[in-house]
Amino acid sequence: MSQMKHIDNNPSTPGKFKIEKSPYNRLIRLQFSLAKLSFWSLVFVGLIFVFFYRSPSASSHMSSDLSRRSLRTSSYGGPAWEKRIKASAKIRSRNGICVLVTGAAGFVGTHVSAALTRRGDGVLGLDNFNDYYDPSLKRARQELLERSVVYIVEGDINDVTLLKKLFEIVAFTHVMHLAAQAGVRYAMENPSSYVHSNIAGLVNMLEVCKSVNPQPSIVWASSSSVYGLNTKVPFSERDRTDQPASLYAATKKAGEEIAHTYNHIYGLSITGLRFFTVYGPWGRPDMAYFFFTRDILKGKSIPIFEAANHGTVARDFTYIDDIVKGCLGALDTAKNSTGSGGKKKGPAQLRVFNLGNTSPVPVSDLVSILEKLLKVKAKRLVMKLPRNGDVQFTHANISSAQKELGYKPTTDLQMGLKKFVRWYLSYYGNGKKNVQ
Ligand SMILES: O=C(O)[C@H]1O[C@H](OP(=O)(O)OP(=O)(O)OC[C@H]2O[C@@H](n3ccc(=O)[nH]c3=O)[C@H](O)[C@@H]2O)[C@H](O)[C@@H](O)[C@@H]1O
Repeated sequence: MSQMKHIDNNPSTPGKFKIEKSPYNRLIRLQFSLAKLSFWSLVFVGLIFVFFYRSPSASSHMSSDLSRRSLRTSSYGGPAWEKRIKASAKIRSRNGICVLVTGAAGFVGTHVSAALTRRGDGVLGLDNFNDYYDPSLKRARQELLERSVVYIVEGDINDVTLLKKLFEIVAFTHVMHLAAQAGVRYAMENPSSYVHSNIAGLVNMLEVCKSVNPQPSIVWASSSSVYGLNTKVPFSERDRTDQPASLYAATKKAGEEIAHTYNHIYGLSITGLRFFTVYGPWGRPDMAYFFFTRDILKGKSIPIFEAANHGTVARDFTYIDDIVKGCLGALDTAKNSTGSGGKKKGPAQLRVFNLGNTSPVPVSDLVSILEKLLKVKAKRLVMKLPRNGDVQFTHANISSAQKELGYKPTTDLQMGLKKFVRWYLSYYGNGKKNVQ
């Protein structure tokens, strides 16, 4: 509007005005100029609107099609909002910790948040509720957490203004960073979403953590996929991780190197956890055990991968409750960061641990267990392992996590799937309800 007023009063091309002879021509030229200016003003306003609408925040200039998948732009602020945050983050036990859990509406995030709040720790969630998989499942997890007074702020880890604001409201002692673009095969479809969340998002989060005072200790989710084409089994933390087989794995490996940098320069205490194919109730519908269950119940065929020469494809499937214990063990043994206000004062802790079950199971055996539990015969479609990022097997050496975190997995695949199937049937019914 003010721009329009300015244009009305002061023609932008006064020189041209002077040489006009006829008042009629002058009027036509004036109208034409005004129309042109109005048009470009509209285009400008439109562009600004599109930019703000697509960005996670006005301050974050990340342009990526990831924000397209975030269902709402984050809305936050105000005394009621801050009160809710403080209530959620309030420590309710002696020696409790105060944790910001990113990706709190995700599978692992929900379980970790619930476990922390159960023991009286202060927990605040952060999640962008993107639609990589059915967001209604994320909303149901959110409802579950809200019943235990855990509030999930709706926003993106790339929104630095929001992250800073959260640290202004609460002095988090720890960050459990689980927000990420997961999935090995989807990386070929939407590579930029992996860069956006697993690289840019991680860096933004670490930038904020290094500059606040006191700095929190950070525990974050890496992945078994960093072992890539490594053939030495079981995978030990000391084994090579420089041959990732997928972009997903490469971004997680990059995350581990980025963690090293922030630890080295700023004194941030950082622990990376390499999760091995985590499964269980409230799991991720993009994972094989989950959609196999859905498709077996629907009578649809399921693709079972095998390696060259009928080689077995196997995973060290790890039950969610065991993973949660590993996460809590990592938080509880994390030492304080040593820096303050962006300056390192001394060396800080930097760790990485395998969290697996340490007993790999062939995918065909997983299907047999599901068949028994569901009492339905699967339509098996055996096919060659596609060249899309999958590796043939994973197997964790967990001695380091056992020693340092007291990590000891206790649930085998049979028992864990039983619990998953029980949850699945209670949540979705026997397959008639539409599962996305
Ligand atoms: O351990 C990890 O770090 C990773 O575990 C899983 O990745 P993945 O093990 O590939 O899990 P699924 O996609 O559920 O696949 C499980 C097994 O089923 C096989 N599979 C998958 C899909 C399919 O259609 N058929 C099939 O046989 C895969 O080859 C794999 O051996 C997660 O999806 C990743 O986010 C996680 O980081």
